[in-house]
Amino acid sequence: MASLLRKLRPGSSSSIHDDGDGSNYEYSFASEYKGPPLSFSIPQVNPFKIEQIPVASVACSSADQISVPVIQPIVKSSNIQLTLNKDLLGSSNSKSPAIEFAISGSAELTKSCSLRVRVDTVDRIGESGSLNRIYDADKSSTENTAQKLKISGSFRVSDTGEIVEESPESELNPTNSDTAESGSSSGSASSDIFSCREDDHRNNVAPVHVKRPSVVTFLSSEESYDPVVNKKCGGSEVASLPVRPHAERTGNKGTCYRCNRGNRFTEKEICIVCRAKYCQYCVIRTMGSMPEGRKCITCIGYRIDENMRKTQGKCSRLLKHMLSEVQVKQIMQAELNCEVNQMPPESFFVNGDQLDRSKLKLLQSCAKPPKKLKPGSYWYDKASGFWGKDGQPPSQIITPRLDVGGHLQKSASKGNTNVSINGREITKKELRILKLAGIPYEGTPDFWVSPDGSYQEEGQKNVKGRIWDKTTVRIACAFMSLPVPSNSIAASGESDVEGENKFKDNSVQKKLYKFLLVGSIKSGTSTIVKQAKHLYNIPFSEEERQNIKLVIQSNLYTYLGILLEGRETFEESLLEKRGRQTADESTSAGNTGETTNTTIYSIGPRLKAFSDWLIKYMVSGNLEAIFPAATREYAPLIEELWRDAAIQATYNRRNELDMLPRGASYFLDRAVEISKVDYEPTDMDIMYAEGISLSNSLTTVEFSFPRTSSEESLDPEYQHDLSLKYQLIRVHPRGLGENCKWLEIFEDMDVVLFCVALTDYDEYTVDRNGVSTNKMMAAKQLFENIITHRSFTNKKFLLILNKLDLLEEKMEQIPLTRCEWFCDFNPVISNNQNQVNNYTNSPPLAQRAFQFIATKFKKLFYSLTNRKLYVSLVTGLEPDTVDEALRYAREVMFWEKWDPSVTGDKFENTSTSFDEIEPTT
Ligand SMILES: Nc1nc2c(ncn2[C@@H]2O[C@H](COP(=O)(O)OP(=O)(O)OP(=O)(O)O)[C@@H](O)[C@H]2O)c(=O)[nH]1
Ligand SMILES: [Mg+2]
Repeated sequence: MASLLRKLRPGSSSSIHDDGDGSNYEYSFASEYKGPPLSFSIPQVNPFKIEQIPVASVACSSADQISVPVIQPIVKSSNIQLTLNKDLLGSSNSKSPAIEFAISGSAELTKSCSLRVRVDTVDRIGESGSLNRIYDADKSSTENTAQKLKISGSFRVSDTGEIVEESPESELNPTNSDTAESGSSSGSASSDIFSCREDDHRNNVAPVHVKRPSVVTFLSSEESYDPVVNKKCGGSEVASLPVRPHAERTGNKGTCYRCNRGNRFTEKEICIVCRAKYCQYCVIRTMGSMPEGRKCITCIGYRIDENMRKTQGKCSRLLKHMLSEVQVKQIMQAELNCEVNQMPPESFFVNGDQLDRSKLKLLQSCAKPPKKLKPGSYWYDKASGFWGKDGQPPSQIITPRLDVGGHLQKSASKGNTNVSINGREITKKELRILKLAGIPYEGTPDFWVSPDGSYQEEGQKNVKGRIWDKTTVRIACAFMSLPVPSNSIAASGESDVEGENKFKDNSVQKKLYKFLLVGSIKSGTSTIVKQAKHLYNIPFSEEERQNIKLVIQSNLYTYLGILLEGRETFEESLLEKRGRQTADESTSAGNTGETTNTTIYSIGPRLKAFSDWLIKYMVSGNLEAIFPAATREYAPLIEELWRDAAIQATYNRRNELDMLPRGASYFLDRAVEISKVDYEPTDMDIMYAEGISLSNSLTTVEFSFPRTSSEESLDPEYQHDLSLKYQLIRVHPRGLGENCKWLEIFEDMDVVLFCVALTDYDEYTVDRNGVSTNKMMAAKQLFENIITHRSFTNKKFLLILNKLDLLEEKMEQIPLTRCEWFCDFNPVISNNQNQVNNYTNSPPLAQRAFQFIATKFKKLFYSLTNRKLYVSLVTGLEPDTVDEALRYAREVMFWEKWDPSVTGDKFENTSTSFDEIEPTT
């Protein structure tokens, strides 16, 4: 073997070390250096021309295990030059016979850099190996290193033992060849450094040798592993990659892993392999140009820590600040796409079958892939798309009918209910959902469920209905962490077309169009729902009316409590003032300084006792506990209190009482009537009433739009189908949970109506920690969270700007600029109006403000979603405006169908228009 290898080398034989047993040979081929001048000397290398490569004559040998490739004259197929230089390239691992090749393209290496090129393990002669580069730079000197390498190549060992360059073109364009093979980019974030592609099976030369261990291996002295080395043709390279242990910090907690500076508040970027965190000064030094994403240079080629998988492709703010947008994008793409960062398909089992690369890819790239996919064993119901971990209930619904995994086992989810869906025995949780959905499961234990949730009994042709149509069922699923089919699956074209048609033919149900109404706190969403009921003649049930009555009476006590507190304050401050005056007067006049203790805000002892009692309950937050008993018992007292001069004097100063809602006077004016036992709320009372949630935080109203007179004159083609049903679903923002996680339940909504109170611009909310936030800014934040939620991608949004009536009043006193977001509101008169500095012909200030706010939201929406936002101006207490907004939501839903031209205009979609308004944005 020694003599064979010796023949590979031209000239001197001094670089071959034979330790006697013939197992330790080191050969290196290095590129000819063409970079900038070096500041240090390197050993001289004699150029080595291909033609000069000696012909290897004999392949050894009798010993089967140590069969070494016989290197025939290299078939020169490009202008590659091989030079031999052991010293420059470093030595190989002493345990394996190794040969190092370098292939020159162009290389610019500076100080302390060395270039190593490794050739893959070749199992059988005749199969392909591949060439990969490892770029090593001395860590301490990377700072000033001009890293520019251009080197690539792909080799195979032919059946005659030759090492043949596989495809010269790939040398010039490795990124493309990589893409061609794996469907992803080469993983290089910059063109400076890249890996060569893995070779494929194009070479069908029959193997003529028996399998041999690592015929050609290239291992460096310090790095004991090369990802490519262990790769088997057709298999996954990633599975065989070792996992790197977590990096250990040498400094204190929170400090940078390299410079040991900083603390836990210092912004850092994290290596997705070893999880070392680097500060802004060290990140580039340790990670270089990040050809595989955010990895330390020494972690390049290693698989990523599975716990970091969720951050794959999502970099920190630090990197965004340091690099340009394009660079960050490139790095993140490399991180997502490069081969070594992919999950190893061998660690995935679906219905008992181990996945290969193509199946995993299919799974990941389908329209609705499994979320947060990690290596493990899963079951997959291809017919419905249900997906879960082995032995567990379904956790999500993915694209159905993918050719992934084997046959679904009955026991896949370890159900024990004797009821099965598509051949899988369902779990108790799922059975509860069937029960809630009213599906008779007794005696008919086998159901056939389609991706859209329609079901039929196995062996029968009729579709019986849809399991998940009711909102209550969907919500129950959400609380039990069970998945719900989304319309998008059905609409993705992958649905059971046959089943769908059957469903349509059966006409079990017409499509119900769904509007989700959500908004910031007190924005007026309940009022809009109540208004919808009123508008479309959906009566309140007796139970609802009783509930509303209690809410109104309870509210009245709250308002009275606020008045009583106000009374106390006014009384105290008046007495204090009086005391001060008397003191001043007595000092100057020398009298006793006695004052009377009664003011216009003083009440008698009986009322005072009642007042104290009420305030005590109110402060403790237990006011509701005393109802309805309090109403019966205290109605006469309320009457007395209300008529009392002190309370009336306080009421006259109601504008000074911050806690008193604006709508309170509507009820306080009728305090006596409302506090009576036989009080019956009128429609208007219901409309004004606060805090009426018809069922916890979720309210639904189903209705149809009656035809308006203006619609009747329309061409029949443009008239709406009167039989179409709509559902308005109002959800309180608190009902959406942390980070709006329950929004998923509303994935099948047709339009989202987001309500904002125009008057929020100068109001504040205070959270549990005492932090106060401007309500408009809070609304903006909620809006951003909702429009960017993954379940609402491509959803149509209608912004409802509510409480115009109050805005008009408020703007006369408080400028819109009070809110930081609107600091640039500067209502100027447009040029085409009279130059007179008044608003005679111009729209009122509130309407300008509306246009301004609408534009702000539209721009925000466009910047986050690249889509347009529709806007409607509403006064919740005026039915017509609510009707107009809901009809507009219907238009929005059918918009593109009727008038595709409107889609081009990104900011000009508002149901309410004012002549000659020029938003000053
Ligand atoms: N003046 C006036 N008041 C309105 C308007 N819309 C709603 N309100 C009042 O604003 C208050 C809050 O309205 P709600 O409909 O309860 O608001 P919400 O969005 O349900 O608020 P939550 O309490 O968070 O559920 C009520 O007193 C309503 O009467 C409006 O357009 N003009
Ligand atoms: Mg409400």
